[in-house]
Amino acid sequence: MFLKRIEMQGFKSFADKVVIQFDHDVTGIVGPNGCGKSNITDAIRWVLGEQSVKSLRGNAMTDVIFAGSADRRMVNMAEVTLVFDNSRRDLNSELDEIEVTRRLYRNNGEAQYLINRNPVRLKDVVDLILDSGLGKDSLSMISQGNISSFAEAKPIERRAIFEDAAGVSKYKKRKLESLSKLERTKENLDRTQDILSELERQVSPLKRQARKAEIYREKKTRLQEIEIAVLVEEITHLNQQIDEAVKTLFDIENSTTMQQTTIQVHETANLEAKKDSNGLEVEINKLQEELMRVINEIQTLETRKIELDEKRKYAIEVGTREEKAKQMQSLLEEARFEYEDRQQRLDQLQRDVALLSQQLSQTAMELAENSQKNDEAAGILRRLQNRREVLENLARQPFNSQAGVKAVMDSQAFLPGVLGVVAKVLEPEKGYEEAISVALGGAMYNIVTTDEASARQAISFLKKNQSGRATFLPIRVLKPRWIAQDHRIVAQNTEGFLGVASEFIHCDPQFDLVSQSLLQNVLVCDTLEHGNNLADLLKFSYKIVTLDGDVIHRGGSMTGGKARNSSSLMTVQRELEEITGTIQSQQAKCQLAQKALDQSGRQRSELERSLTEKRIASAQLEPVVDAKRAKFERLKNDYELLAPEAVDGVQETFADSLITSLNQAYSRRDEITTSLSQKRQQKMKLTADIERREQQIRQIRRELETATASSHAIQLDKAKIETRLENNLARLTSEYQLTYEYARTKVEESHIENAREEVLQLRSEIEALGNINMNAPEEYTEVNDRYEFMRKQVDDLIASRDKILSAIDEMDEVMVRQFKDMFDKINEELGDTFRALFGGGKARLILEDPTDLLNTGIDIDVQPPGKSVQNIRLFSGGEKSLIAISVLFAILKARPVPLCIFDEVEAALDQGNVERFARYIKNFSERTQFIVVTHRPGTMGQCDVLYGVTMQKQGVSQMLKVELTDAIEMAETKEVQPA
Ligand SMILES: Nc1ncnc2c1ncn2[C@@H]1O[C@H](COP(=O)(O)OP(=O)(O)OP(=O)(O)O)[C@@H](O)[C@H]1O
Repeated sequence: MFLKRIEMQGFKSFADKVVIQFDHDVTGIVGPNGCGKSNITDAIRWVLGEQSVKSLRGNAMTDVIFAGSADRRMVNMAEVTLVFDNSRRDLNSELDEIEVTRRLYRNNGEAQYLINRNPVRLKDVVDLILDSGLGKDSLSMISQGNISSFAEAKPIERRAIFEDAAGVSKYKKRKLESLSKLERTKENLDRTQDILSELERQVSPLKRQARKAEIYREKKTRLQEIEIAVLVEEITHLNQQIDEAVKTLFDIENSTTMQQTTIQVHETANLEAKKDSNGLEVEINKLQEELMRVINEIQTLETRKIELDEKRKYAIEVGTREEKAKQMQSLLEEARFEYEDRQQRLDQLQRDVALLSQQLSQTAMELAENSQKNDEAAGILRRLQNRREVLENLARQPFNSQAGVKAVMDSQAFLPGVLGVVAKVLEPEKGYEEAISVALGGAMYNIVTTDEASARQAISFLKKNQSGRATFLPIRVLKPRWIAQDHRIVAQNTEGFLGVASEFIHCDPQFDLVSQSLLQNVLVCDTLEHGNNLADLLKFSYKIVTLDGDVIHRGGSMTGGKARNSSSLMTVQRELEEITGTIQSQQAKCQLAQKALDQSGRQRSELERSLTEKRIASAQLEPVVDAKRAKFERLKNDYELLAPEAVDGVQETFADSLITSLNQAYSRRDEITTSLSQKRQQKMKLTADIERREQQIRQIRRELETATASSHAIQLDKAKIETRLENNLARLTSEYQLTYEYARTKVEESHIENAREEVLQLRSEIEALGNINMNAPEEYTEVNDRYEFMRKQVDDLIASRDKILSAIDEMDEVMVRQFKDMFDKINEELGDTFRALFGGGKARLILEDPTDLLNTGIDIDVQPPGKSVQNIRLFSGGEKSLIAISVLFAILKARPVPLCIFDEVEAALDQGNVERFARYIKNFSERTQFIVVTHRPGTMGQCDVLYGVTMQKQGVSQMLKVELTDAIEMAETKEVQPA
């Protein structure tokens, strides 16, 4: 037997455990109405996976659990087990015996399925019976309701039973699954495609933006690289320009100063010259007046002399020898007088020349001496000025000797928390500069910061730029130091103690701690000796410094002495003040020396002039002396010839002083003329000098104006260059954290050549890029990854959709083929079964739409014997049942099933037809096991065994084997007795 056994407990009316054993081909189940017969078929369907509450005739699934009766309590669980013989492999399993169990609990609604007592899923049970002919739409379970509805059903509603017979249910199920999978796939595909197209809309603009951002980054990076080079090159160039401007300005200033001095000198000289010229003018006027007077005097004297000479001539010509001799003598005396007079004057002039020459050489010596003194004074002044320049440089750029300190302080603006250098934030009192300098020692160059973080930042800046080292004093961690109170008292009572170093400091209150930590334990003394004394008293516990800058260290070692021109940051200001004073006094000395030099210069010129004057006069006089001597000699000869005896002995006397006066007048005239001509020459020279100088002054003034204008222009340029330099330096530091010095070492010369052009090019390219979304590359990658992922998903979904579609097509093909085969087979069988049941006539199945085998409905065309073809609905109830039964048997013939359960299918048939029906069953029982619920004795008569269902206890069904007679009775009465 295919179905070997049913075990029921708690299922519907079967409250107690009931086991029905099936040992025969045709088992009849009989019993009065409502005893629970149909509950058995319900139980079988329930185990086989029935999910329709309605077809189980309930409202909820738990309605299948025994609900209790008047004298029985309801139960919590329904359990039914079917035991199959699967040796013919009707079920989809390789096992020979299969036990299928279904349980349901009322309290929690839990359902359990078991195959061979192993828990399984509902699906496993469904798969087990798939296409075995036991499906819910198969012939295996037919009720009276099915039979009557089959005939009346719409063609399409009949389709299910044929499909089941054709074994396409599994394909249909799979197709349904595939279709729902397809539906899900399509939904997924639609959704994914929506997302994909949304992403697609985002991807391409993002791709463009990302590319733009990448180009921007590349260009920006390149720009930065070359911008550093360009900045460095520009800074170098600007520095050079500034140096050149400074040099040019210096040159202009120097030459301006020189030119102004020249103007002053010229103006002073002109003033002097004008004064001299005026003096000469007065002298010339006087001399001219005197000359006129002398000339008048000469004229008067000459007139008188002519008169005298006439008288003498007359006396010589007509006079006696004595008279002649007397006149001759007078002439001789005159000539001698003139000769001697000129000789004396010549002698005098020659003496003057000798004297002046001597004076001149003296003055020349003085001049050389003064010139040397002047040079020396100027040399000292120059040295002082050089020193002042050094000091000024030191004051202007105090950290040039400390590269690290300089680098940090130059970039102070970009290093937050860097407050200053100790030497700059602590200001020593006047006179204590040396002492504080040595007291601080190296700490003078320490850099004060607010805290350690600022110091760290500055140190990393130095490292990055390899700009040197520096020591930092974070104020936050500084601690004040002290002199012990008793030591202070000792010090205060010691000669030469001036105080504690920190007392001689002025500073902003924020730096008090710097002073207290560095200087509050250093003592200051006036001299080294006093310092030694104090150190002794204090047992060498403190550093002691002197005003001179000597140090007694803790422990007693001493440092002192003085280097030439060595200045510390603290003393530089004082030295500057001192040197400025010294320079002023040296300048006064220089002026004095210059004055002396000028004086001796003027003196020399004066002497030279006088000497020349005397030499000229002497040269002019020499021929006069010769002429006078010759005249005297000639007259003397003439006189000797006339009165040789009287020559020597003649003692001549002057009748009047005419000749003397005349000589004197001529001499005076000559003097005046010489002097006049000299003075005129002098005056002319002075005038020419003045004119020349004034011309020079005008020229210099014009040059000065040009120089001032160009100096202003250069200064303006310089200011602009300095601003650009500052901007470039600031950009280098703030943008790239680089010092110029370090950046310069990193830049290669060769890069700079086209860099400037490239910078302009890059800038304009960057400008042209417009707005940049800097997050675009990341956004693009993210969106693109999603896009690619989604595209793959879409591809996968399309592939799986196509696969499902082709699987559906294949299934459709199989279903069409199998359906058509089965349909034809059943149609073939139907003629026989119809004729057998109706005793003649014809019946035929008709496809409603043969072109659509997958969906077509099935009509039945019947012609019972002696009747014309009619619409099936027009037949009687019994005829309809018989038609349905003949189709049913045709199907069974075409496609035998292992088990068939008929629940009062023959109820509407008349006695004769019931018997035909029953015989037919019997005919089939070799291939099919029948369980027939029936009230009809005709059917009962054909059953191999009969079970009666009773409800002896109210509401609880029981089973018992009965004989045919009892069965018939049971069908007609209410109670049956056990066989
Ligand atoms: N859950 C349940 N608990 C108890 N009894 C139930 C339950 N469900 C159904 N019944 C009972 O089962 C009986 C119906 O059984 P069934 O329909 O099998 O009768 P039948 O023998 O087929 O009758 P008929 O010959 O009229 O078709 C009813 O008396 C009903 O009260």
